[in-house]
Amino acid sequence: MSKIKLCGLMNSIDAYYANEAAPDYVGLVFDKRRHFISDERAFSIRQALDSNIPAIGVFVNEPQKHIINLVQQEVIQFVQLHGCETETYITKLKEHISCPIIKVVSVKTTEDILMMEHTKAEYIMLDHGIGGTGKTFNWKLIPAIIKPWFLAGGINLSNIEKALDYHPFCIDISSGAETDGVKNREKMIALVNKVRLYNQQMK
Ligand SMILES: O=C(O)c1ccccc1NCC(=O)[C@H](O)[C@H](O)COP(=O)(O)O
Repeated sequence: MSKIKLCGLMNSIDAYYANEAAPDYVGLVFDKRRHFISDERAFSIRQALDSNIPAIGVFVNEPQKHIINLVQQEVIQFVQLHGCETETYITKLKEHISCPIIKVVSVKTTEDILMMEHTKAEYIMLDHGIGGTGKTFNWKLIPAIIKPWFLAGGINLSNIEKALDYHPFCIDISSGAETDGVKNREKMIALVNKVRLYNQQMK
């Protein structure tokens, strides 16, 4: 039974679409790239979001004070580390926050994934490149993984069933839920429905 995260919400309208689609998680990106949002914007998205949908804060080599502050203000309920954060960084962060941490692996080889299995983070995420690229990595590289794992990178309405066949803990989608770089209500709803239907058929 896989879950679904819709990442890169940028405004309250995206939050209302998410409330309708009802994914298991949404993602808010605090790295200054395409989906960057300010803390103030994140706060207003959190307020617009259904309280049952946890928000995952996405960070790239971020000073820990910023992450801790967002967790303490209850803007985010999970932390996703999408940069070169070390185990020392994760250990230190865990001294200050108790919410779950996802460490991302940019997959080029099976060894990349196996090495990350021993992380102190609660989850790992397998992704293509720097994140938010809309491109897939070679899923045939995925080994048997003990830690719960997210599958990300280039998943969309046409390949989501194939992605689900790998039985990740959670599917993560950003670009595939957009049209012309903007979140698309119909795609968001259709993606969540596909995951729910797949899960039903697996029972
Ligand atoms: O989406 C971004 O702008 C982003 C920027 C910097 C680091 C990570 C980023 N996204 C992280 C995600 O969790 C995306 O959902 C994931 O990479 C999949 O993206 P996509 O291939 O576009 O579905």
